[in-house]
Amino acid sequence: MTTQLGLPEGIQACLFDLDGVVTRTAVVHAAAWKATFDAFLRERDGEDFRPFTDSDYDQYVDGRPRADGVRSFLASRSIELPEGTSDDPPDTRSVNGIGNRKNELLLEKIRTDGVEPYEGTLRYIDAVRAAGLATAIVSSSANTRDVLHSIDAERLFDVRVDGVVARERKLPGKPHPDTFLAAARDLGVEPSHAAVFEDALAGMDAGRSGHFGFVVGVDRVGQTDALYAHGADRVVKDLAELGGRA
Ligand SMILES: O=P(O)(O)OC[C@H]1O[C@@H](O)[C@H](O)[C@@H](O)[C@@H]1O
Repeated sequence: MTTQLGLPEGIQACLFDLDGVVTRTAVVHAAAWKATFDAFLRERDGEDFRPFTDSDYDQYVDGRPRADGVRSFLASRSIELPEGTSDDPPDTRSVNGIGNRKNELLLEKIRTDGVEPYEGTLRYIDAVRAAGLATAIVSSSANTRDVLHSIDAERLFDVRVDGVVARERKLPGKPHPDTFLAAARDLGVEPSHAAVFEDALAGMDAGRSGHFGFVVGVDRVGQTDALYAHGADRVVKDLAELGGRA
């Protein structure tokens, strides 16, 4: 049985990823990562370096906390760097240095171009709230508050579990389910009564291993099959496809 929101009966809460689900910022992250890793690899290996690809981004970086993304991509190329510290300057050859460089590029781009929401998602969230369901934003990004603030969308979520909260509460990030589970707990809803909305493969893995009631894969870049393979119950290109007119 499916409700007007396109969800199974009994779902009481909706847990939304941010980048690529609520805002058009997934591509901004991906571009900042590519520029950062390509510069690092070029400096290390010379002009015939093997560039960072879209598939590297999807497999190793998308959806994960910043430092985990750096570690996981470097490991895929058998590169190990010291951790460094969170205040490493952006040109430091360390996990934190690379993460800081990427964050500088990301913020520069966001400052110049601004943040655009997906209107289909905003309308869907309005419908979800009008139907009396609870909402949470669950993102690995430590920039979540600023990004939401820039589109005046903080008020749409009852609970926020982002990169900053995860660090404070020592929650392992996606692909582990802990951040989604914490959001459901904060809302007082069992995971089996919560739906997850994600565009990243790491987010699908989190949805599956957390045994959530429903997992919606949001395909913005043509990876429908991979989203299903990683545990989506349904894949849509835009949340408007689920229905839910407010
Ligand atoms: O670097 P931030 O803003 O803390 O974001 C961490 C991660 O957040 C995720 O939402 C993005 O998919 C990743 O690309 C990003 O690396």
